[in-house]
Amino acid sequence: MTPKERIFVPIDTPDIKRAADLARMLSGEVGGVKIGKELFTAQGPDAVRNAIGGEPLFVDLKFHDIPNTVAGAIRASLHMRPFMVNVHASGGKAMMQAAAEAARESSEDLGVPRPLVLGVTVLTSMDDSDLADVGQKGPAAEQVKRLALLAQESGLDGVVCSSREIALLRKACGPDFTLVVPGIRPLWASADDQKRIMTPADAIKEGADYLVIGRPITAADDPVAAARRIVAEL
Ligand SMILES: O=C(O)c1cc(=O)[nH]c(=O)n1[C@@H]1O[C@H](COP(=O)(O)O)[C@@H](O)[C@H]1O
Repeated sequence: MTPKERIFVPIDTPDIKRAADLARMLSGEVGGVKIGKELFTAQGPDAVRNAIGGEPLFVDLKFHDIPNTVAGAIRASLHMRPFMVNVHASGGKAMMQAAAEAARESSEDLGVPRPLVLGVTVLTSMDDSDLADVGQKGPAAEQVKRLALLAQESGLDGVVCSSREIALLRKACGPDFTLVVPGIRPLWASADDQKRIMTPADAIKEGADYLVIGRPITAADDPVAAARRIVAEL
């Protein structure tokens, strides 16, 4: 993979024109784009796919529900032709198995490539004290490892984790388990609301497969220049 191909940029806006502009601007500069709850809820699947065009798409809707509902949602998401989709790993084994199976079966039925199905472990905006508040056993790295192993056992292709756990998960889950890492900040960018962060180059050195890099690119005066600067750093 080239450095460029490793970067997915989240298009976190409710505005379809802004989304289309960003996707067009960044086309060929990065590996793909990620659409999440904000744009999806505001505009729906057809508008999203039309705006994003042919870019590799990470459909980040972090499903978390009973297995039957999650399987249905995964099936429905395939109409957007995603390269990656995700569910919350804390939804448990039966839910993740249902998600993996739905992706496999439905992509065959539709004759489209099967997306990678990822489990979200512990959000990068949470630290040990946030975990304690919701009654989850920390430290965060241990909880991430527990959920990643469960995701792997359930047939998922990989997980979304923070940069702090990349080395730990590479060791625990092996070289073929896909690690997608948000909370990435070049030294010249602000941390914003992210707590467990690392630079792009360090995250790749640790063993990340894909980096999700948002505001350092999308909030820059010149998003293309910011993306190129990161690619050069990689
Ligand atoms: O699943 C994700 O993509 C995700 C998981 C996570 O633990 N933390 C996290 O920040 N994200 C997403 O990654 C993106 C990070 O954006 P920036 O903080 O602007 O780089 C946002 O779209 C988040 O929704």
